[in-house]
Amino acid sequence: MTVAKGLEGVVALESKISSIVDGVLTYRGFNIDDLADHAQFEEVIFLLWKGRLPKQAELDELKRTLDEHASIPDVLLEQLRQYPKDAHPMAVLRTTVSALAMFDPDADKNDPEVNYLKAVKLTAKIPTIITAFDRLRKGLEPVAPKAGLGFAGNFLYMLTGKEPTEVAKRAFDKALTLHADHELNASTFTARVAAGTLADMYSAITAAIGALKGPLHGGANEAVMRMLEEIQTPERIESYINGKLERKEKIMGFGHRVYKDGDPRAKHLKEMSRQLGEQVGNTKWFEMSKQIESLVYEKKGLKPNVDFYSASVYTYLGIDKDLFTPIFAMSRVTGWTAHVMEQYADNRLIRPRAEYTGLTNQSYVPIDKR
Ligand SMILES: CC(=O)SCCNC(=O)CCNC(=O)[C@H](O)C(C)(C)COP(=O)(O)OP(=O)(O)OC[C@H]1O[C@@H](n2cnc3c(N)ncnc32)[C@H](O)[C@@H]1OP(=O)(O)O
Ligand SMILES: O=C([O-])CC(=O)C(=O)O
Repeated sequence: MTVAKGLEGVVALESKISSIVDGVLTYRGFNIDDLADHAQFEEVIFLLWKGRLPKQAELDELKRTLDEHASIPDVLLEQLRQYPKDAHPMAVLRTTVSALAMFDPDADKNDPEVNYLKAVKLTAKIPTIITAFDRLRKGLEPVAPKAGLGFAGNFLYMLTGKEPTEVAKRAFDKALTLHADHELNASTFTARVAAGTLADMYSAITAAIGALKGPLHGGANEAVMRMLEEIQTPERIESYINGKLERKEKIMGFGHRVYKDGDPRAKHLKEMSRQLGEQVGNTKWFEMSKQIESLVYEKKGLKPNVDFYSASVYTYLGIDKDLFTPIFAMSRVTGWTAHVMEQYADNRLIRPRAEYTGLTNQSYVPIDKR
């Protein structure tokens, strides 16, 4: 058997949801640049789930349904109050999404229409979970979801208690579009592996959240902000980056398994970081990021991925760094659920093989003789 470590280059399944060909990312055949510049996130959700752009009435209906399902059960809200205030929000999200299954009488019903409604419910409730926990850990009461603000606007509203500016809302909406799906990335693959056993959608999404948490995947956006804060000032960039590279440590937010000549999403986030930095009157994180980008390219030939500039974008939007990965999940859940539904529609158990490299011909030794 030949082993493809990390499954590099292995084509594991067919999908009609998103593709990466020659460095170009498309959702259902639409270039990500086009969607990022023109679409609302809810249109992208519809596109991922239904395979086409919505008409106005369909978009309005999706927004209405998302608003309708945004609340979480009181018992889960009470549980959020009990969790340690220093719990990682990704751990809280993973646990609460898992718990949601127990409050959905149809959790185990595997039917296309019911699964679509589960995708709506999961997408609608994740922002409420993230914002409620963030406020509770700060000693504030959760802000209930407000209908009519849109998905991005409602998140920012529940986080701060204030209706966001149009600029903040548009920037955040665009960031959500850029993170919504990405072919067979690790967390999506995880979701499909779970769905491939015909486990319910809540199980698949809980598993995906666990996979996204790692710093080699979605957790990198938080790690980028930690790095920027650790470096502190532009003068320290060179020695910090050189030190990391000499010790053969990874620079967070750089490199990619598929893109070898740059991630097409990064340029949008870079421009957003520049604009938001100017608007809030603090270009430091953007300027430092730009310098790190040049240096890492010069030293290692590596380009930034989606996580690199999203760190400064979210910071400029006033969001705490440990919420960055939950925000990634809040967008990516739309892609995960689209993939889970695609998996159910034409399922086969996902079960690769492993090349055994362990000991052989061992004989059992009684415990008192070992
Ligand atoms: C949303 C996302 O998930 S995007 C990715 C987010 N993750 C990160 O930003 C973490 C940092 N990046 C990485 O760890 C990697 O680039 C990954 C995990 C994204 C991809 O990993 P792989 O495809 O397995 O690439 P691999 O780790 O084999 O890297 C190939 C070479 O580039 C180097 N390299 C890759 N990324 C980096 C990096 N960020 N910093 C320094 N060197 C790097 C590796 O050390 C290796 O060098 P070598 O050949 O001299 O040993
Ligand atoms: O595709 C990957 O390996 C990681 C990634 O960029 C994503 O999930 O957005």
